[in-house]
Amino acid sequence: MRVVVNAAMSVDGKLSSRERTQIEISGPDDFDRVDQLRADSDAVMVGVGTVLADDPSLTIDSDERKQARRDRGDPENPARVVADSRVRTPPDATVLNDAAHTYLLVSQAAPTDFVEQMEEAGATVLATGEDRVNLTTALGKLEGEGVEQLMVEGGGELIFSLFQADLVDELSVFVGPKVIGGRDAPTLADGDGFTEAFPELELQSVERLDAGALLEWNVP
Ligand SMILES: NC(=O)C1=CN([C@@H]2O[C@H](COP(=O)(O)OP(=O)(O)OC[C@H]3O[C@@H](n4cnc5c(N)ncnc54)[C@H](O)[C@@H]3O)[C@@H](O)[C@H]2O)C=CC1
Ligand SMILES: Nc1nc(O)c(N)c(N[C@@H]2O[C@H](COP(=O)(O)O)[C@@H](O)[C@H]2O)n1
Repeated sequence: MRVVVNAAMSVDGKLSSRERTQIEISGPDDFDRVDQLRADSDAVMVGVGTVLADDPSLTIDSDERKQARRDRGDPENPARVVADSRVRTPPDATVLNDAAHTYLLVSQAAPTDFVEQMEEAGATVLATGEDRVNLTTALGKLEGEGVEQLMVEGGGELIFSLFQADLVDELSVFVGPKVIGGRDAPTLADGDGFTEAFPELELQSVERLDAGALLEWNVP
């Protein structure tokens, strides 16, 4: 499986403000690039923190891209994946609508009634890990479901864990022209952070885009 992380951050590395509401960091050209990346992926993943903060749809905007997927025999939208150890996804979350299939990655500690509620909403629930989703095992299960390219949109907790588990193959970051600041604002990689053995990335490209820059990195 190829794991491609994509995010938009401010000049000072924040994904959002301390209020954790969705902030428009990308411009139209970057949003269009993200739409293409979704269309090129079998599934799009976020952490439940992003579901709770943004209630994203994670679907494709462009009708042409949806048609191109149908033409090649794929569903019009990629599947959606939420890392949600204890099932905090609200039953009325947009990621549970019928625009795409949804996988909920939970841990063994997930309450059974909440799991059943998600299954009733149409989601496929995959349990790994005791208290927290074991991302290596969970992504292996997704691969078994046919996910060859997984796009990850955030947030910072999930992105850190994926780097920690050495699961990231590529990272694209749009750096937008805002300073957000705030010690409690989410950054590209939160979690506990590294103190040694910092992942070293290879810069693949730098491009001016909208009023910012797109940086693409490979993770060897
Ligand atoms: N600018 C951008 O491109 C994006 C910004 N965001 C922003 O990021 C913020 C949300 O990010 P976070 O709070 O960091 O939440 P997150 O979206 O990274 O979700 C973290 C949650 O995922 C669950 N999880 C399950 N297994 C996990 C594991 N093994 N490792 C880590 N998490 C695991 C846990 O419940 C954890 O609390 C929001 O403010 C949102 O607006 C989110 C996506 C993209
Ligand atoms: N690429 C990008 N640029 C920004 O400026 C953003 N604020 C975000 N946010 C993330 O995009 C997702 C929203 O998805 P839908 O449009 O609802 O499908 C969600 O993951 C946001 O956190 N991304």
